[in-house]
Amino acid sequence: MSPQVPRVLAVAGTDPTGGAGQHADLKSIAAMGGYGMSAVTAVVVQNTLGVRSVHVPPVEFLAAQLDAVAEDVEIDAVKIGMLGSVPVIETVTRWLEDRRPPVVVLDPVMVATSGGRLLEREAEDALRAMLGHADLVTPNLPELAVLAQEEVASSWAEALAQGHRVARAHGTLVLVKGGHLTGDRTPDALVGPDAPEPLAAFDGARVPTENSHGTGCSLSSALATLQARHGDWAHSLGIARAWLRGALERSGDLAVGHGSGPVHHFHHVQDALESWGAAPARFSDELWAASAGLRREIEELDFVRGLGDGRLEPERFLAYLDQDLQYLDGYSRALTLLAARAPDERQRLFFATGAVSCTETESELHRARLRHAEPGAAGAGPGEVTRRYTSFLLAATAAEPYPVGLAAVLPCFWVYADVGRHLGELAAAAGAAEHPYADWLATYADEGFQEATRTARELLDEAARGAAPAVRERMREVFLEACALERDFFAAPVPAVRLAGIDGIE
Ligand SMILES: Nc1ncnc2c1ncn2[C@@H]1O[C@H](COP(=O)(O)OP(=O)(O)O)[C@@H](O)[C@H]1O
Ligand SMILES: Cc1ncc(COP(=O)(O)OP(=O)(O)O)c(N)n1
Repeated sequence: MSPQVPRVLAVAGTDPTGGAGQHADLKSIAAMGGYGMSAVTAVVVQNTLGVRSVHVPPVEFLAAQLDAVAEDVEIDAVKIGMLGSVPVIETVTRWLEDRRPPVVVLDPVMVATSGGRLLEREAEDALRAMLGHADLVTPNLPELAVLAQEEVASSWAEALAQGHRVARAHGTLVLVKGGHLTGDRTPDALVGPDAPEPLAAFDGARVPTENSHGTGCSLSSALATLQARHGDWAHSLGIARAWLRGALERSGDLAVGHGSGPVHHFHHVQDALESWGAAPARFSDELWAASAGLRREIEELDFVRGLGDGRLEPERFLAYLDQDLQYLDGYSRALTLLAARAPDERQRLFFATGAVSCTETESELHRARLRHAEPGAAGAGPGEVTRRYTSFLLAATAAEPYPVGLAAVLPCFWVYADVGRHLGELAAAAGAAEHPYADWLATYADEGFQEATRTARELLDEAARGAAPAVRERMREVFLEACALERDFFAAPVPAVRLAGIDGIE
């Protein structure tokens, strides 16, 4: 019978910053509903920036750890990660021969993505010889090439064929992973020894993040846990991928390290914690969570991707700026209306200052790019979405209760700050030095803008605390409508503008 809470042993190296190795394994096992245990193969001095040094304790000590666990606990699955050297590989192999648990997943760790070697080169033969002891091997593409003793696959089709050769040579299942492919997809497939066609294949859009430290460790230990529970590799992989995607998407919630940060293993527990009162629920957090789908749609727009990686055509960028300049004119009026209706001096000053900054600082930035004095000077008046968005803002700030007006203007701060953070990541990945929009993107990362966003959120939470339920409901509707308008604004077709003479356009 499948255990309710699988007991899973991670045999792996350490990462004192907790993102990879057995620390990632233990978190992933727990996140998948298992009970995690660990035996240390190597003590690694590393952080999110790279590996500094490796200490391998005497192998007798490792054997004693493995025996201590096996003599006391029924092990449902083992995940094997960093082994490092031939004596360690031999020790773990002997243990598997004596006490093999029902599920064995081997992640053939060789080199950290940050560059440090985690397997001695002379241990590669021994690692290959061990593959037959595993039910599933989970190499990344460079590791797969070493196992196959071939060049690194440069396409997904080549990777699948290589995975099949390794599976056939060692009589094991291979998980071929697309994380190291270039491109915006991350396919994964299970390939067996019997046929070249994958037994199961998954595909998905690459999550645009630098925080991928420990993804391989996390996926393999999640798979070991799920397989012990379900006994079906394809089903287990489907669950593990969905969870890992969330962990990559929410990695930005963690503020760990200055390099490639860890994934958020317990992103799915955050909501439960809040419902137990572990964190005071903020109304703005509720609104933010409700807008997740719209924000994802924004991140996937061609315009946003092109702006981030710098491939957006200058004509489209300038036409967008021209519309944004006209939008800022309306937005500034909406902030002025809110300032006039604000219940106290602090709020009045905040919105009045925001209105001035919109008209002076931000609009000026746009004008400098457009080299035009007036909104609409590029030849097109406000487009359909610009008109709809500004009318919506003016109606909400002039005619609805003050907290509702606040909810209408907040997405322009918050969604912009968030898209700006996302664009900054895309720009960094694309090489910010030659990025044509780097200076413009930097304005969104500006600490003054982030600070204004935090204040606007606080004011909204304050207003929500004193608001009647019907007003809070209206705040929610209006916030989501404004987020949808943000999306439509980024997605709006380029109006037929007269761009000749604008900076950068012949
Ligand atoms: N940016 C990303 N977006 C979505 N999935 C990713 C991303 N990076 C890695 N993955 C997934 O994480 C898992 C581990 O990937 P990979 O990077 O190939 O392994 P490793 O961490 O061992 O180098 C795979 O399922 C891969 O598809
Ligand atoms: C101790 C230890 N084991 C494995 C790794 C490599 O982790 P992995 O999940 O393959 O991902 P990257 O961090 O290399 O992207 C490690 N760093 N430390």
